[in-house]
Amino acid sequence: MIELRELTKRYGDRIAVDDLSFTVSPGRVTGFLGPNGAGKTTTMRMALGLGRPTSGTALVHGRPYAQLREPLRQVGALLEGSAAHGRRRARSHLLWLARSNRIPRTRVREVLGMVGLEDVARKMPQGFSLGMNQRLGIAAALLGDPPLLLLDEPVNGLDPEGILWIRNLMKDLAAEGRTVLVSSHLMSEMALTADHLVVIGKGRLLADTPMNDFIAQHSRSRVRVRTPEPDRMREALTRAGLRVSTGEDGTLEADGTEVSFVGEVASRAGITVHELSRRAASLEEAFMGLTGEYVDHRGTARVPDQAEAAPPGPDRDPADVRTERGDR
Ligand SMILES: Nc1ncnc2c1ncn2[C@@H]1O[C@H](COP(=O)(O)OP(=O)(O)OP(=O)(O)O)[C@@H](O)[C@H]1O
Repeated sequence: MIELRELTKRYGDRIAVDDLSFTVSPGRVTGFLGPNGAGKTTTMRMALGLGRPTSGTALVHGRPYAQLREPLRQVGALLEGSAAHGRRRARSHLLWLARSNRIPRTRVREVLGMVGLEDVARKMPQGFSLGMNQRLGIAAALLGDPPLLLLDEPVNGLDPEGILWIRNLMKDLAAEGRTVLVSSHLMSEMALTADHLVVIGKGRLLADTPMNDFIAQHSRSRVRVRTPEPDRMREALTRAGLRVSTGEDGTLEADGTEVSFVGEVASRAGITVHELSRRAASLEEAFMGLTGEYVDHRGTARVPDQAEAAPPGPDRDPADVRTERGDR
């Protein structure tokens, strides 16, 4: 278990982590999300005793990381950019780690097999691809068979097979009753892997909730309509107060409503409907809806789903959304 209590980290006058409190529980995969610069890595580093909090505490298994005996047996960690280890061969690197934590040598062969690096065990990580380095980092994290895993962007650099492998690995580890905290920017992947989410923005806690609740709370349901009379349908839906957009295939999408309501509007207007279906909200939409205002660096290219997902706020008129999407 990880417990963060009122954790704060300042760099000069910049607050990287701001009064953050949450608990990561065993038996499930907890996704740790936030826009770039939100403070995820800083938080994970403090949990691992790699950075001193300005105030507050970070406890693993009830105590500060620095007080853990043979920490690799208690916590396995993969931090961004920390997987590669310069001049030692992959196997020697793991043997060295194992020795310092009284882990039997046989475990090194085991974890190299688990991550699929047996063939290159005697090679220098310098020549490894990004994905191989990630696998080596994951091997190191698994070395002590720890009950707690903390993985910062573990799918970074992995190919589709590798992504599937790490997804199943994390799920299996959680199913064994371990605590798994994982950060990722790949929302579709996170949606398939995490049971629970902790979301931060500008160092502050924004959500600490089961995955399904998060998507339901922070996104709006949409209804897709296929009709031979799209202009009349659009007009009827707009008159009913709905925001309507047109998909690339010419279907209409009504925002923030239910199938039954759209069906009634069509029926009252006497419009033929060929398809009426609910479009499930995605984690990505929910994430952008919640964290939009916490983004530090934003590009200027149009992001259609974000425009659709952002709820009309006080400074955001539905008309703006239509204009951005090019529908008038
Ligand atoms: N050593 C440091 N010195 C000064 N500022 C830092 C330092 N480390 C992090 N920061 C700042 O703290 C904030 C949080 O950074 P952090 O790397 O923890 O965010 P993150 O959520 O992991 O971001 P990303 O998703 O981009 O990896 C950022 O504004 C970053 O610039």
